[in-house]
Amino acid sequence: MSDVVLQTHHLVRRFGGLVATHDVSLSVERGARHALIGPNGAGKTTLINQLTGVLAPSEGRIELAGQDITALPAHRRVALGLVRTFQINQLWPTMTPLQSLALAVSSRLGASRRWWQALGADAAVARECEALLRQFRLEDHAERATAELPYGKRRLLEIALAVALRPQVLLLDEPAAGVPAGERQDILDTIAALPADVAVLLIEHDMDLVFSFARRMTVLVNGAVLTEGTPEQIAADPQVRAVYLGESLTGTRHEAPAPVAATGAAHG
Ligand SMILES: Nc1ncnc2c1ncn2[C@@H]1O[C@H](COP(=O)(O)OP(=O)(O)OP(=O)(O)O)[C@@H](O)[C@H]1O
Repeated sequence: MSDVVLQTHHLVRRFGGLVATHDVSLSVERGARHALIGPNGAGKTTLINQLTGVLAPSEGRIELAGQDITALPAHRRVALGLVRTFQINQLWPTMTPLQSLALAVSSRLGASRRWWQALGADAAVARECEALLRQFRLEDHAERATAELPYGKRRLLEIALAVALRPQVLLLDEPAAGVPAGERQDILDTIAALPADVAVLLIEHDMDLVFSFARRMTVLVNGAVLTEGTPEQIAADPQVRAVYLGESLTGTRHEAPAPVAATGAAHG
């Protein structure tokens, strides 16, 4: 059986005359720690939106564990195990982390209609929630309203909710962005301890985090794959260094060169 769990084939996405994704063929292996990097406007978000089903590709195909998911709606992809971390604005502000996790675990188990009763009644759900709260360092905040949690804890809850869905592939979108220095270590530690069998695709500007986490990296520039390799290969690649304006690959945001213009009839 192939070790590739997520694959794109010649993916193209146009916005009018702009090619935001340009013939991207990407393979993510089972259990991967794979980072997707690139300067601002490189097309990372557009690519992730196509993977999750928020945006339809203009051309190309996406496969999850060998199944063509290109035309599947977002919720079907989640059910098949392709899960993006929740965004803070998707968290229920008045619910506690325990309640949110119970809902996620119960819905995965197909008990969403009785989720609250299930939390008290179903020992397996309760045990799993406790484990997730521990894993994501949320035990001391389990019963507080999410809106009252420190920012870093809300970001941890985003990841915990995604992990509660038992993904095959977890898309981690800038997990440390905006997190104050004092709360950052929690994020780094929990990301480092994610389940080994889950493939993680990390989109991140923070190069210290990228290089401490990734075993494989893909560099996007102007919507296209510039290069792919191990962190050592990427760090030593003169093309990558040129894209990052010759600076050391550590955390600096850079402006992208002008995007590629579409050659064919524009649609988007
Ligand atoms: N809905 C849209 N309509 C038109 N153009 C878009 C749309 N979404 C993205 N773009 C353009 O596509 C290109 C890629 O943008 P995208 O947000 O995917 O890049 P990114 O790598 O995620 O950037 P950043 O790191 O700054 O978030 C940019 O030129 C952007 O302006």
